[in-house]
Amino acid sequence: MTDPLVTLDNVTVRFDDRPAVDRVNLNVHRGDIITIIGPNGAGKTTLIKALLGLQPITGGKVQRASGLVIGYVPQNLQMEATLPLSVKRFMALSGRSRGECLKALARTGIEHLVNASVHHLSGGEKQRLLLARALARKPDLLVLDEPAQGVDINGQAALYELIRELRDELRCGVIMISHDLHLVMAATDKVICLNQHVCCSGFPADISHDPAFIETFGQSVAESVAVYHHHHNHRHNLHGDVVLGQSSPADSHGDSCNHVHH
Ligand SMILES: Nc1ncnc2c1ncn2[C@@H]1O[C@H](COP(=O)(O)OP(=O)(O)OP(=O)(O)O)[C@@H](O)[C@H]1O
Repeated sequence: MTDPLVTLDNVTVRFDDRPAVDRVNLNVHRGDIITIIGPNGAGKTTLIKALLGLQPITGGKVQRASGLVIGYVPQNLQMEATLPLSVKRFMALSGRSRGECLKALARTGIEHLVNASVHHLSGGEKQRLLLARALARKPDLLVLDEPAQGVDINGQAALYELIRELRDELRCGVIMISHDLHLVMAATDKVICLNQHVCCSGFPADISHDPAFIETFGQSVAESVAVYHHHHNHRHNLHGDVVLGQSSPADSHGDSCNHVHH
């Protein structure tokens, strides 16, 4: 296996002597899609920020591969509401060429909004804009903090599918935070359940049976996500519609079923 893009070794972050992140070990390799789940306040964003170098750590070590290019999609787009800003201008602020910016907007399905004001975008369009800005950097590692926030349920499935496709196209690693447990279980390679420390981690098909997962999320949640494992026999387009196509090897956990997303 190649060297990891990022290694967290026993990473701890304390606020006022209270650990928000407690001795976490983690490797992200090219090709990985790793999702961090956990209750509110579990330290997920703090961990991601520590990985990015935006949050000083109080213990352990973060190692990033030399020359690593990271594309970061933050939780939401925060900007001064009174400042006029078009999508085109927002993308130009990334420092990439106009062609690269337009290509990234096209890849996330919002090139038609190039002249729109960022203040008028819907929740889902904002998430796609943030993803386009991250993509324009041609990252080795994509880091996403709740990428499907404000996106409707069909749009969520499409967004996760898009992330998988981008992983394949860019041959990058992906690490993200998500609260959408059903989608995480269906669309992720590895899940890490965080509650300050790593409660449990592994393949989606296995993790829902882990006593630590059941303790964190409750029996009924564990049962509802456990029945969701399946082989994909189809893909989704950007609008969330089902299109027939080849399944990906990473979808091959758990029981097989032909299903329709609701
Ligand atoms: N800069 C800070 N100073 C003090 N406490 C902080 C700071 N940032 C985060 N915290 C605390 O650390 C804990 C973890 O916060 P964090 O945002 O990482 O959780 P999270 O798992 O991402 O939560 P959510 O799912 O609600 O987004 C919380 O108790 C939060 O109040």
